Amino acid sequence: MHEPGTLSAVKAELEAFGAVNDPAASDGRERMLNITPDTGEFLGVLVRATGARQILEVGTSNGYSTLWLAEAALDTGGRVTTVEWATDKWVKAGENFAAAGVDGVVESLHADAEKVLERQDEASLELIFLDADRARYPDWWPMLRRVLCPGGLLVMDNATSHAEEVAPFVELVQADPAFATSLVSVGKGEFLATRTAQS
Ligand SMILES: C[S@@+](CC[C@H](N)C(=O)[O-])C[C@H]1O[C@@H](n2cnc3c(N)ncnc32)[C@H](O)[C@@H]1O
Repeated sequence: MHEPGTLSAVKAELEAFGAVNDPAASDGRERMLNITPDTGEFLGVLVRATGARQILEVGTSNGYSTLWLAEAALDTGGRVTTVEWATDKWVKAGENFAAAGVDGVVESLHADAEKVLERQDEASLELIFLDADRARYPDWWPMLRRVLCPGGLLVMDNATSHAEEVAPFVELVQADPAFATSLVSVGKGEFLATRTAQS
C-alpha cells in the first residue's frame, strides 16, 4: 500500500545516499548516477500532464527516478516498467520499490534494455525515459520510435551534461519528420521528442 510520506522518505534517503556514495565510489559501476530532484519533479509533471499510463524507463539504477515516475503513475492509473541489467542495482531497486510502497505499479526487469525494446509491441508506450548506455542510443532509435505511440513522449537525460556523447542520437531524432523535439534546461538537461505522425 502506497503512503505518500513513505515514498517521500525513501526518495530523500536515496538522495542522501547518492550524495555520499557517488563521489566516493572508485568504480563507476558503484555509482547510482541518479537524476536530480528537479528532474524528478519535471518527470512527474510530464507524466501527469500527458496522462501517460504505459511508461518505460531504460536504466533503473537503484530506482530513484522510477519512484518519481511511479508516484505520477499512481495519479494517472498507469504502470512503470523499468529495466536494469546490473544485478546489484536491480536487487536494490526492488527493495526500494517495496519500501516506498510502489511495487504494485512497477514492473522491474533484470535484462538488457535492447532485448526489452525488441519484444515490446509497436506503438504500445506513451512515455519512455531513457537514462542508460548513451553510446547505444542511436542503435536503439528504430526500436524506440517503433514502440512509441502517436503523441507519445521520449525523454532523454544527460542532454546537456553529456551533450557531445548524445549528439549523434539527438541529430537522428531531430532529423526524423515524425517527431517534434525540445531541449529543456532542468537537471542534467532533458531532451524531449514527441511523435507527431504515424510514419
Ligand atoms: C544513469 S544510471 C540510471 C539512473 C536512474 N535512472 C536514476 O535516476 O535513478 C544508468 C543505469 O543504466 C544501466 N544500464 C546501462 N545500459 C543498460 C542496458 N543496455 N540495459 C539495462 N540497463 C542498462 C546501468 O547499469 C545503470 O545502472
